[in-house]
Amino acid sequence: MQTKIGIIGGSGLYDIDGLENPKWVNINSPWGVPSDVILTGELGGVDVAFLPRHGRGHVHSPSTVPYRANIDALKRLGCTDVISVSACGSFRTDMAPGDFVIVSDFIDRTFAREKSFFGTGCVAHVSVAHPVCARLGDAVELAGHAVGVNIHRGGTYLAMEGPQFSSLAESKLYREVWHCDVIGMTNMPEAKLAREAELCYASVAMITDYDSWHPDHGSVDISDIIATLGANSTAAKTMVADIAVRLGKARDVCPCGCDRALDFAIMTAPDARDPDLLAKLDAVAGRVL
Ligand SMILES: CSC[C@H]1O[C@H](OP(=O)(O)O)[C@H](O)[C@@H]1O
Ligand SMILES: Nc1ncnc2[nH]cnc12
Repeated sequence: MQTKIGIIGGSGLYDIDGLENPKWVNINSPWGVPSDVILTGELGGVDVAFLPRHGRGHVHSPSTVPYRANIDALKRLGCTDVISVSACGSFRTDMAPGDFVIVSDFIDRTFAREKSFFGTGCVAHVSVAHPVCARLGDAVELAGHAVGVNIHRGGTYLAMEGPQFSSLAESKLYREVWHCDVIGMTNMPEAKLAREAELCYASVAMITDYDSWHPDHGSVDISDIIATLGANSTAAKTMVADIAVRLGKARDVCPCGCDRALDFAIMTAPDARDPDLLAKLDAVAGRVL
């Protein structure tokens, strides 16, 4: 099996550099229209597919990003792995703006999004006890060190609905009571959907601010966020290229089991399954259907 890395670029990351044989491709998904056309090519000889999460020009809000169409489109293109790059706020003094965090867990507080490919006519329950792939995380960590960014391994990401930033009381709740490390608006349900699609998923969160809890930093200011994103986008792009080279062309089965998440997940009896839903699940769950 060959590696193909899906890269989902968040706020401030709408393209990637140094792609060999670049081609923008339109993918038709039964789950809707993806955020944008997808830029395919190779980085260091490894196949990659880049999708700007909000679309070029930042068209989609965190609530309207077509998460299912995006993950389905990457799976349909043959991706085996997904690296998500996101902006986030920090709840920790030792995780400062400009630092990168390899997310290890999530608290999902989003509520206005479609969160599963499955449902009436084909019910499935995958485990997200460990929602990110440790093997991919290892590659991201090494790449971060190679590129020279200040990168932290592990952190709990609070996924909020947005689009407004948190109130002070919310920020303090997430930090002081729930002990979250970073906050953003997009990694859920993206990570859950990647797991359902049996894609290895890692999230690199670029810290842009201290949310609203920090007494010395006031509330979140979008112009500061944009400035920090601008200063870090080159490092993020270089890191992505380094990750591709580290993962390499040849791919084994994932030791974490991400690529077999559906082995025992589907509950609906074969003769009770809805053929229309099964048809839509061809890419995501074709391996087990
Ligand atoms: C630009 S600040 C708020 C915005 O940025 C993050 O997006 P992404 O995760 O795609 O980088 C955050 O989640 C919000 O959507
Ligand atoms: N403080 C914050 N809250 C939610 N999403 C963010 N993205 C960047 N900073 C953020």
